Amino acid sequence: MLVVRGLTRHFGGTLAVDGLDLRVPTGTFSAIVGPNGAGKTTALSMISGLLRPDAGEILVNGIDVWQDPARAKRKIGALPDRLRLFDRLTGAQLLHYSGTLRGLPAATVRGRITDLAAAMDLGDSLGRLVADYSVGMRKKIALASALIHSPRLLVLDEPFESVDPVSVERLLALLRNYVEHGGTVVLSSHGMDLIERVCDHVSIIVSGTVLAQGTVDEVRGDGTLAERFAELATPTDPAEGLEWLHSFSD
Ligand SMILES: Nc1ncnc2c1ncn2[C@@H]1O[C@H](COP(=O)(O)OP(=O)(O)OP(=O)(O)O)[C@@H](O)[C@H]1O
Repeated sequence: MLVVRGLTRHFGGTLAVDGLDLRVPTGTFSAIVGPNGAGKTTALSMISGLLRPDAGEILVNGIDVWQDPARAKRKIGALPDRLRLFDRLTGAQLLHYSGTLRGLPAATVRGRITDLAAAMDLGDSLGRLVADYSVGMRKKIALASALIHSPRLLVLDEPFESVDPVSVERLLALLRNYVEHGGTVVLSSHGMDLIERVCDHVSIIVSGTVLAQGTVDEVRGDGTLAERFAELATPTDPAEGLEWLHSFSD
């Protein structure tokens, strides 16, 4: 469903993504993990067609995202990291806008808004302005916007951040069901336990490149995913050089 080859992006002198290669098979649940600043958001933004790469190729279901963006984007539902939503709209208006922008008939959109609001437990808030939503509610309405056109590939940047645990389980059940019916999910998350529980594949990214990739079992080996991550991502003792912190200078 997703093939990424040699993906590269600089910001001035910072090399954020450095020749990244990924393969995500259809009908799988994949995670990208990595330390803060590893390049996950930058990579996912390029994959969703939101940020132009300096070099590299991204194919979604065989369509090049940057050569044929309109066709590729029909297949993609994206939840970007920094949620810039049209927040002077109500939740219902935002979902209506997302659905009609994707070319769905108004009657279809109305039905899907009701279904998605029930799934996300947002039913009572649909008439309120998105600007007044809590952080977790904004995540949920953005995820509903990403789902409304029933895309083949979901690209979700930290979808569970700030979402309450009961809602996380509901969203996971929804996404698992989507994958079981042929959908494909690529997400970034810092929740190692959650990834071990639900994902088929995982890629560990450090400094913009993939250091480990495969099924969750292949990547974690004999330990846990958190241990493997720490092994690849944390080079120094965090307490080193901070002895002054114990001097209590008052
Ligand atoms: N718009 C930008 N302008 C300048 N530098 C940027 C920009 N976006 C990202 N970067 C830099 O690119 C690198 C990768 O950032 P990115 O946001 O992709 O990391 P991340 O893996 O998503 O991190 P986190 O886990 O903290 O969300 C960082 O060094 C970051 O400072």
